[in-house]
Amino acid sequence: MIALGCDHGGYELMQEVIKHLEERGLEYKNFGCYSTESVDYPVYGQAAAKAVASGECDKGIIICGTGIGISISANKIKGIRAALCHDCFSAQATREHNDANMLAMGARVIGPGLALKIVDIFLDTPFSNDERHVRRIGMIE
Ligand SMILES: O=C[C@H](O)[C@H](O)[C@H](O)COP(=O)(O)O
Repeated sequence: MIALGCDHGGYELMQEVIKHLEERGLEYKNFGCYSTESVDYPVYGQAAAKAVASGECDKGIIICGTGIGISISANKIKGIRAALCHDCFSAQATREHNDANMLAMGARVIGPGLALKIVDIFLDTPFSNDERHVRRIGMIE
């Protein structure tokens, strides 16, 4: 189950992400927002983050205008490792090295073609389980 959260800046890209997840047959829980009306990103980023931290959802995808505010907000929740990724290399590396459990993107930064590619890499790349990475994640916790 994938937790979704966005603000008004991320709403339209999130609709593309939702369509893509449905095409892939992946389950999601949408924590809003639900339109392009102006809202506050911490509300939606943290609602999705709490669902991941509690184990209700396995991973999360969060989107705002830049991806920055919503990733900062999510990372305030204990147990969350939200990675802001706007390129494929970072999406792969953050799964392999950081075991990132949330992907943040900025809809005012990248377009849907690249964003959906990043989503796929993030969802499909396993954590490496290398000792050094496990140790460092433990230090974050
Ligand atoms: O980091 C914050 C996000 O990029 C927000 O989506 C952005 O600040 C919203 O800006 P505005 O309220 O001007 O649409």
